[in-house]
Amino acid sequence: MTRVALIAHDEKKPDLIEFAQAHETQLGAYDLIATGTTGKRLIEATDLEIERKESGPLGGDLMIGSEVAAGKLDGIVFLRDPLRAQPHEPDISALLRICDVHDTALATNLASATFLIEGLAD
Ligand SMILES: O=C(CO)COP(=O)(O)O
Repeated sequence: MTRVALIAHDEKKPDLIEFAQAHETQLGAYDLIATGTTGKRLIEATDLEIERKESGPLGGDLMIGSEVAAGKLDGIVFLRDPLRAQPHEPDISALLRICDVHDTALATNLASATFLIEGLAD
C-alpha cells in the first residue's frame, strides 16, 4: 500500500491541514504517518487515520527518515518554515538527505505537494 508522510513546521501547519482536507479522499486510501504535533492537528481537522511518530524536535524527523532508509515510504510532504531557524535543523537536513539518497519523492512546498499527490494517484 502507498505510504506517505506528512510533516509541517508550526507556521505551515494550517497550510498542511488545508491541503489534507482538499485531498482527503485520496489521502484516505494511503497509509499515513506524521510527526507528533502535525499528526495530532491533522487528526483533529480531518477523518484521516494517521500513525503519529515523535514530535519533530524530539526525533520524529529521524523516525520518518528511518522509514525512508528502509524503503517503506513512497512520498513525503514536508512543509518547512523557511523563515525561522529550527532547533533540530540537523535532523531536518538528515531527512532531506536520506530522501535524496533513496530517491524518495519529497515536496517541501504546497505547489510541489500538489504534484506529488497527483503523481502518486497515477
Ligand atoms: O518539527 C517538525 C519537523 O521538523 C514537525 O514536528 P511536529 O509535527 O511535532 O510539530
